[in-house]
Amino acid sequence: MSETATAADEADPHAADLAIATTGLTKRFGHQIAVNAIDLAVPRGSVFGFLGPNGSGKTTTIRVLLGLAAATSGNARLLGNDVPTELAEALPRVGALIEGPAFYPFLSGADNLRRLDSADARADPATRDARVARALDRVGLTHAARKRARAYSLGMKQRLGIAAALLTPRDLLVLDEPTNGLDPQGTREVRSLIRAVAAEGTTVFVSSHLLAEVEQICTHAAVMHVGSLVAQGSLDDLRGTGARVVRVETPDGDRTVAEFARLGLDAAQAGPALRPRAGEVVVEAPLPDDGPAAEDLVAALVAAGVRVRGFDVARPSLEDRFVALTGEGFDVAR
Ligand SMILES: Nc1ncnc2c1ncn2[C@@H]1O[C@H](COP(=O)(O)OP(=O)(O)OP(=O)(O)O)[C@@H](O)[C@H]1O
Repeated sequence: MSETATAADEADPHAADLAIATTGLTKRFGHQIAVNAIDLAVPRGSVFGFLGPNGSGKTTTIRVLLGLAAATSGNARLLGNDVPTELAEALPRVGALIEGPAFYPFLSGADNLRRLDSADARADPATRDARVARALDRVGLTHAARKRARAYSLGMKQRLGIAAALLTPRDLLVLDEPTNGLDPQGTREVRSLIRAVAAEGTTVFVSSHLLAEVEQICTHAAVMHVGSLVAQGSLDDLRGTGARVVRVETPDGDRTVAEFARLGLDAAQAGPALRPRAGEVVVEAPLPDDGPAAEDLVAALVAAGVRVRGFDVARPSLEDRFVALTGEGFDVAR
């Protein structure tokens, strides 16, 4: 790793803490803006979810970061190195899996990795077999090392792709939709592999259109919406910015609203309950962090003669937040 402080590091004291940093990064295809002036800040050591629906610009951003496409304007740094002028310095420390790995179908998994390793001028041929064996072991494919790649399941191919990306130690692993098309078992395998790689200190930048996936494996996230970055930060920060909401299911809607008003809460009926019983409604009110405690609210409602059938205090879920930001639903498949 280069320890030399660059001009940009001096200008921004946090730059050295970032595995990926972009400012105003823009990519146009003709008149279409695929990536619109995004400022990404991916902390070193994070598992960073790059979240957005299909077509929101994730793959294009990744292609620019890896030097596979040229930015129209803006700046990007990968592991502290300018993209594209210093990319050659960063790339040996970056493993990437984008748009599905391509393997020779008639070669075994191990032979595919050997070929890729031999294409790396820095890789010592004398230790090649050991590297390949370790990479296969890491992704749980030792048992299938001699099997032809064409006989691998999609999940095994994806893991072989990650093994290829991890043939040499990496500071950053970039994965574009790594669980796309996988069955639940393959999905679990790839996700636990990502956690294991991150636990060893590698920063992982993973794009996904699945909010649940990002919630399960990521420490940080950025949300893309038609080419723009609409939010980023730690998952706790992204969750925490929404105010708490108290929610009551009751047949006594008007009385609940009145009691909440007496307690200083701005309540409103929010439609019928999910599984309504006769006349039951949901009443919701924003609950400030210094507002009444949940147990006091319940006690006050009961004392006022409200029949409380359901009661809940929660912050809006990440999904609620992201739908509010992007105006779109996310695929919530697990
Ligand atoms: N080579 C290209 N030429 C023209 N338009 C492109 C090209 N590559 C991407 N686009 C357009 O740029 C926009 C962003 O695409 P991109 O593939 O980056 O999105 P994405 O978020 O990765 O979605 P997906 O998950 O579907 O790949 C889309 O509207 C796409 O059609």
